[in-house]
Amino acid sequence: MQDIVCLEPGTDKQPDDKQVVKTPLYVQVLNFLDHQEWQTLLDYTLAQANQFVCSTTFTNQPDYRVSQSLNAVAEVQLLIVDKVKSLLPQVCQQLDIPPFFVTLIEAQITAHNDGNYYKLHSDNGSYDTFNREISYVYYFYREPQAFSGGELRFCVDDSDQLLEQQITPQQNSIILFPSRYLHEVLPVCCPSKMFADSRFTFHGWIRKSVFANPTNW
Ligand SMILES: O=C(O)CCC(=O)C(=O)O
Ligand SMILES: [Fe+2]
Repeated sequence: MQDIVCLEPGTDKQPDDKQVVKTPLYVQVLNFLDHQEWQTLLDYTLAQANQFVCSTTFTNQPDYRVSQSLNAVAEVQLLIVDKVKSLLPQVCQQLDIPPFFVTLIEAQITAHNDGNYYKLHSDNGSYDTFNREISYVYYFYREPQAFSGGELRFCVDDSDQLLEQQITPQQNSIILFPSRYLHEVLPVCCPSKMFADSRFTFHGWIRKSVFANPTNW
């Protein structure tokens, strides 16, 4: 039987009001977008409500992932992806990931509404996803917050112990973590069931080249 260790994050105040939270499992940046960028992303997401489709998984296991996703996010992609790129050196250093050549940064927007969840999975466990190295999840939602639950829960096997940690989705924050780590989204409670009240994420995966190992940041 493995020990379960619940990790307490430490924090680092930055000169601006960004705060970087450090744990062995993930990097979290609070106040990630400025207000105008956050508003642009929220407005875009709400305007695209009719374009969201049922989320899928590569294994197509029924009921494993219940939420709605938008795959065409090009119009707002730069808001997040450029900032994610600039975080990579720090993230790799903190998470002990050797620098790598980035081939692709995937992105999608997902809405978790009432009863939605994503069971325990890693983000690189199939032959189509094996070169995903780092996952990122940016959290945003309409104010006042009209959902509860939906914590991101890690359960990571670290040789002789299980590391467990739960993260509350926090307005305008981003989490980055190794794609191989097992994690899940706990069920969301959203009494109004309105799309606009969903737990929204702009999230994706940073893929590494399997042919070369230089850094291109
Ligand atoms: O929404 C989250 O907190 C995580 C989402 C996730 O794990 C995924 O889409 O692979
Ligand atoms: Fe995931």
